[in-house]
Amino acid sequence: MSSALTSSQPGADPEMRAKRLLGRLWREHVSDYWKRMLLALGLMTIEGATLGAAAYLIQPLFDEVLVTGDGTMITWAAFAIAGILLLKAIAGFGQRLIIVSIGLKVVIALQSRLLNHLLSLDGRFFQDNAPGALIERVRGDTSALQSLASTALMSAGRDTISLISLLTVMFLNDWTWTLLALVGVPLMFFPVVLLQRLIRGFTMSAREAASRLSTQMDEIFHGMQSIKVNRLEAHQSREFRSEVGRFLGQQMRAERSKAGTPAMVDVMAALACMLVLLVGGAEIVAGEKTVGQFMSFFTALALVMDPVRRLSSLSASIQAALASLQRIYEVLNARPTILNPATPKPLSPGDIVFDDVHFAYGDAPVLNGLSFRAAEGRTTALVGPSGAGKSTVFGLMTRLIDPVSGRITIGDTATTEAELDRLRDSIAVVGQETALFDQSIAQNIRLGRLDASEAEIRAAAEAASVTDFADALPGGLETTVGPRGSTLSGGQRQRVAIARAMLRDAPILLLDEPTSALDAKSEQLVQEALTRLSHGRTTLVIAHRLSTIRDADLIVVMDKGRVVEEGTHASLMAAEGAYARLHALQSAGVTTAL
Ligand SMILES: Nc1ncnc2c1ncn2[C@@H]1O[C@H](COP(=O)(O)OP(=O)(O)OP(=O)(O)O)[C@@H](O)[C@H]1O
Repeated sequence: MSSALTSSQPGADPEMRAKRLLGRLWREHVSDYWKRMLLALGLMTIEGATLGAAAYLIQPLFDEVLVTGDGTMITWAAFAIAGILLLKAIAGFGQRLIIVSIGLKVVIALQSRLLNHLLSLDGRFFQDNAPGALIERVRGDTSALQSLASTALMSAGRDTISLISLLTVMFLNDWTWTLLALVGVPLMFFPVVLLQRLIRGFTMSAREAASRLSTQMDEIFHGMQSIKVNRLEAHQSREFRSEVGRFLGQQMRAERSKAGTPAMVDVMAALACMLVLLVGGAEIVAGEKTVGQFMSFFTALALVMDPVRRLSSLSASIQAALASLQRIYEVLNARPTILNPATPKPLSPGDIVFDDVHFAYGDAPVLNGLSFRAAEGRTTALVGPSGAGKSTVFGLMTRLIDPVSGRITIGDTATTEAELDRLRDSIAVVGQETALFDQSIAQNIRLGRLDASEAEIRAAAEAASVTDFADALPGGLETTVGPRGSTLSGGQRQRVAIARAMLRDAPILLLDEPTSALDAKSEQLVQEALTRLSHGRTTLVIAHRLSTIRDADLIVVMDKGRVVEEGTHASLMAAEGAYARLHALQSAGVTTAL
């Protein structure tokens, strides 16, 4: 996964990029909330200062109330301390609410931005990057950032103020005790720096393991039927456990490194308490200091450890968030390669011509000088063995991929010269995989043209024989089809896809074996719908079963990425070449390659 996503920005190192992104996010999202941030900062100041105030009040409480036995002051002291703690509670509640809500809004904005960016990327990107892994980047990595926002921002503001106020109380009480208490701080420096490096590395590995885990879950859920039919439950469960084990291992390493810093603070606290007790206790016994001074100092010392612990974990959270930021940056930095031309040419109807088209996936050539002409308003069938490059032709037509060399023209305009939106608007695709969403049948048809009226949807549904089955359903066209259309049969899903293409009403139609997975009855219904749909449109159809394209105006026989034969069914049969051989094999019930 991590190797699939590559950044196209040269030079900058990953940490710099992540920090730059953090700055950009701050400017674009957080800066909108600066008034609320200021309010939160004010509340953090109050919350942080209340701890110092409470510790400060301990000294008069002991020396002037408890030790002197002044009963009238007890009530005042109790109310004062309760009042301070109440103020702390209110300020803490307010600032937490503000920070968490800003964090959530920023994360949602970031998720939307990531999704918008992903939608702008090439089809190739999604072949190289598994859906589960991308979901992990959009959801998991942004959530990691939110935890930075809520813990780190709160900690940075409130705990810094607490630290300052409590250290002030300690210094005011006795600076020598304070220096004794802080003697362990420099000792922590190098271990903490080392831990930061480890945390970043381990968190990055844990995020990558989480991506693989999501990919595996995605594949399991999508392949559930096949897993069950092939009784692969135990195997999948074992595979999942071992992937979870790897994730757990990485996450535990990251968590252990994170837990290291607060533990070091506790060791430092133990050292501080021991030294202060040894020195301070002796001074009280000698009568040089009051019990109130000691208690106030000790309270401040005990209270200061919490903010120190949290602040010391802060850099760990930042390191963890930087790992996620780096991964988010990689997505945002991926650039589409299929772009609009600088000066688009208008697209007019006409023949589709492939002229000496070459295409390769990496170093593997797929099309090797493919040339053919599909006449306007006619049906052209592409046949050939598996891997001949038939589906690649469709990818090139819709510019999901671009040729390495050669030209594909519609009328007088090359596909690469036309505006991308215009090109795709002029093409409707019905493939083997019908992309249905968990919405109603009508909503799924509407995806063909979002502004279509109810009547137009109904007309498309009728023309594609969708109403044949939909009218018998309790909700009619408003019936929900389930995830990926799972409550419909294969033939029904195909008909919904055809209705969508009808509504689209595009002049060019690409049909990729739409009847391949259907039984005879469904095939007949779908075939009739397709005939209605392709009427008058420039249609390219991929078919393995030659019976479905017998009436095509032109049959192009492909092999190894080039045309080996073309003509009508009758002329190709008469030529007794590759097509005739394939036909003979299919008539004999053999469906192997040419
Ligand atoms: N995303 C991809 N990455 C790398 N190679 C690919 C990719 N998609 C297809 N190919 C390769 O390109 C070649 C042509 O594939 P294509 O899908 O166009 O063939 P086809 O004629 O449509 O095959 P079929 O009839 O089996 O659907 C095949 O060798 C295939 O392995």
